[in-house]
Amino acid sequence: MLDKTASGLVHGMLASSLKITPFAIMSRPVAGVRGDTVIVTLPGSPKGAKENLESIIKLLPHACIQAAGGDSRVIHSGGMKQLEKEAGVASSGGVHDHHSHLYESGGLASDDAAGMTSGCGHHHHAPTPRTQQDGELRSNDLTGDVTQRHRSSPYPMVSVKEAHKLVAQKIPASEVVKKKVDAGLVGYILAEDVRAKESVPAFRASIVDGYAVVHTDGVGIYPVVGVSHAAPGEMKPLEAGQIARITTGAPLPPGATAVVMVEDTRIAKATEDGTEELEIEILASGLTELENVREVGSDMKTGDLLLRKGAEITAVGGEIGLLASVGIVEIEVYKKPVVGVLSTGDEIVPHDRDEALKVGEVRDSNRPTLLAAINARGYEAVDLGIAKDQPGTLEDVLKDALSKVDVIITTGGVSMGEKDLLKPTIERTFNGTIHFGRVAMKPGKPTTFATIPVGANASKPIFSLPGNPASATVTFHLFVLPALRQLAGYIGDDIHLAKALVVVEQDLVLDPRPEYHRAAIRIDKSGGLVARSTGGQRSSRIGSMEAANALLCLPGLSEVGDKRTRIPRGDKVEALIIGELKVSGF
Ligand SMILES: Nc1nc2c(c(=O)[nH]1)N[C@H]1C(S)=C(S)[C@@H](COP(=O)(O)OP(=O)(O)OC[C@H]3O[C@@H](n4cnc5c(N)ncnc54)[C@H](O)[C@@H]3O)O[C@H]1N2
Ligand code: MOO
Ligand SMILES: [Mg+2]
Repeated sequence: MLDKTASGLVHGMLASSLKITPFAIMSRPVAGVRGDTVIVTLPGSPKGAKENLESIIKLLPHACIQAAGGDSRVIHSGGMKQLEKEAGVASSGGVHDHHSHLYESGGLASDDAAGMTSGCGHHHHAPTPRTQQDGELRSNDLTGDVTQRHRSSPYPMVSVKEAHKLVAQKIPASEVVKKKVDAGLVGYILAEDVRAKESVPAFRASIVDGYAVVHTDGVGIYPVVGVSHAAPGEMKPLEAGQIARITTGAPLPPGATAVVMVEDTRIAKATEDGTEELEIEILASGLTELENVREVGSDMKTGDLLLRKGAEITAVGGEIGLLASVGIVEIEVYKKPVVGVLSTGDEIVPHDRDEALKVGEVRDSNRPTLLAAINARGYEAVDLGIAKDQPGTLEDVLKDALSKVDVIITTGGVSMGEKDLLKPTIERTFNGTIHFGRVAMKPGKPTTFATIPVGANASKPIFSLPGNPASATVTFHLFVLPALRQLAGYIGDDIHLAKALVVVEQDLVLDPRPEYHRAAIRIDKSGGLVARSTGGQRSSRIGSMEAANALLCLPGLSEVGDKRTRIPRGDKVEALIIGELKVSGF
């Protein structure tokens, strides 16, 4: 733990103990500095503890100031002499100067040593508490031997809500890119306001098939002087007392002010061969100006706001259609993250390996599952393969991944086993910051989220999900997907899974931890939502995800008190929707 050892303090303690008992030779005190905190270990016996502490207590203020970055000249100046005298050590002499105010104003009374040992808290260099943000490492040492590993997790258990908050806070800002307007635009979020470049329609167009007229002409027989088909071309002007045949969407001849539907007309005179109309009787009376006409720009005018920054280009297609209709060929959107997926574990073999499994081998189900889920949500997924449980291997694979992808997902190796190397690798090899390493949920307790620095002021997120297949899949949907959506420019609640109240069809037994119970929900005859559990919910059982389109949010036993141990059938619970909704009895 120590940044620097303080062997002088150790010698001091040993020397004083040796004066009392020769057995002190066997004691092994440790002293040193971590950050700006002086740490001293004392023997377990109360007598020994007291003797050791007495031997160094007067020097601790000195040690604390030095640890906190104090000026050594100050330390050895006037105020120190008194301490030296009390401690029974010779003054180091020589350097005395005017900096002694640090001492005088610092409140470093010699009887305040107890305060000193807890962090040198009250002088100019007030130490800040060492938090994870300061880069404190909590993981096991990568080279450490198994006997030295943590026996309780050093990662505080955070709630799902806190975990979501941390992810939202620590995800890097979204990048803006230019994209072509085409089918590949689905799922992007606009990074700019978009205005119409052209008017729609760009010309006066007919809404029906019929005859272009001057609306004041009224009922009667009129000569057909022209034809306007929905095709580009020059048009002869129309005068009062004339009509022109026109099709839906075709431009009105100049001078025409309305269109009469073909159903409201009768043929009055045809050519002799009977192939062409000469005169038509208009039966419709009381025509209004621009009846059955789409005026220029009546759907959309040049300069109108088409789509706002933040708008989603949906799979329904409306936004792409809108952009295409006014001739916008390229827009600024937020870059979608590229996501790498890595399985870890010496036991994991490719799922499609032909050979029968040897004892201990496990087929990799997490990688194909997550690659599929990422692709289906519209993000590019990069297969990072399987890494062995060796620090070097993991380091190489992750280094390569950091150069290729925006987000890394790993599965396995995040719990308490001696081969669970993800956390120490992130912290120690990559100088990453683990924002959370345990979440109060089932499945997915060891879910880990970290950021790894990549160059100045930039970092990349890494989600190290539990190896258990149901845990990995649930935590992907619950935490990784919102992070991907945030990176892709979604904001606020839009990053999260949609939520609905559903009626449970069977009794559900509560777990001590809040549970994300996999279920198939559907819309029943009455239009309400009903949920059926997918069965056994053990974290290893990927079958619990089969046909699941929702995660039922069940409270942990600790939250509901000991009265309720189950949710009875017929009760409503919240469900997070992860798949398509089905109907029954449509
Ligand atoms: N002493 C404790 N042990 C465990 C705790 C705990 O708190 N204290 N937590 C348990 C929980 S909860 C979970 S979840 C698991 C998570 O384990 P890891 O993330 O460390 O994952 P592994 O140990 O590597 O593997 C667990 C399990 O999953 C299988 N696995 C791993 N990767 C894959 C894959 N790609 N495809 C299919 N199956 C995979 C692996 O073979 C193991 O059976 O830890 C508990 N332990
Ligand atoms: O949290 Mo673990 O995912 O129960 O098995
Ligand atoms: Mg493990």
